Amino acid sequence: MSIVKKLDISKYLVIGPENTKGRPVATIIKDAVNAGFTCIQIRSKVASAKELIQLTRQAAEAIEEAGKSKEVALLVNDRLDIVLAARKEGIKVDGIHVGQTDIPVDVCREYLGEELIVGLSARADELFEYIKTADVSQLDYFGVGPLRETQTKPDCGLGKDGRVITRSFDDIAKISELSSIPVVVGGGVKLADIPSLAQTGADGFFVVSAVTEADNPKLEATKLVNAWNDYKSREKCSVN
Ligand SMILES: Cc1ncc(COP(=O)(O)OP(=O)(O)O)c(N)n1
Ligand SMILES: Cc1nc(C(=O)O)sc1CCOP(=O)(O)O
Ligand SMILES: [Mg+2]
Repeated sequence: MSIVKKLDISKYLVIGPENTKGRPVATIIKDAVNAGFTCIQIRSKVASAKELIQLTRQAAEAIEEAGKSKEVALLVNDRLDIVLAARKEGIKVDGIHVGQTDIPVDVCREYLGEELIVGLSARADELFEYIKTADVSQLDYFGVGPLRETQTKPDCGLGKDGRVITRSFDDIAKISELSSIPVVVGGGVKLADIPSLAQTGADGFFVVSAVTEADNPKLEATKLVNAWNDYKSREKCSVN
């Protein structure tokens, strides 16, 4: 089965060398995947193309070493050229995440085909209307945020007036209900937010600093995974 058919964005790590306090990106990815993270995105605004390909290779190897290549998707942020170059080199990369001002979704789909993953950040302004009316035919999921302002991406959620629009848990619940494709929520997400986020009906959470800046990334990743899974298994029990 292709990875897109069993895409799991419930516990999603976004990571680049600028986030790790000098520690190897691949080691933190391996820790996160062993802890139960289900999706990894390589995101760097400073790495060269060569460095990004190398990071993608190391990430794919880390996922392979954890024995999770068939279930944990590896995506690259922004850079269709890197996805294509990496795949040409035989690296197992599964798709791309783009934003509203990045390379268009239809171009990504044209080059990546039906079997790879294309994720898109939802618009910051008029979000509810956007989620209701956007063409999602070429998309696998929406990234939505931020829950809070964050130093990791100070320009996230900018509205037309230049101010950051944050999302309440109620907003996220509404978005999750309106969206016809899965929704993953991030931006300032910390361990204490996971139970409330899990209750919104969102399909998952994404984090950078909660894991990449932790003194012990594996321990923090495990706590985040357990918090999400605990809520979801209790929810399942109460339904049955
Ligand atoms: C899962 C996920 N959601 C949102 C984003 C943000 O993407 P974008 O708006 O393109 O901003 P940059 O990450 O490129 O700065 C994301 N990367 N991942
Ligand atoms: C990559 C990204 N996108 C966001 C959005 O709101 O679209 S927030 C963000 C960074 C999230 O980092 P942290 O977990 O350290 O707050
Ligand atoms: Mg982008």
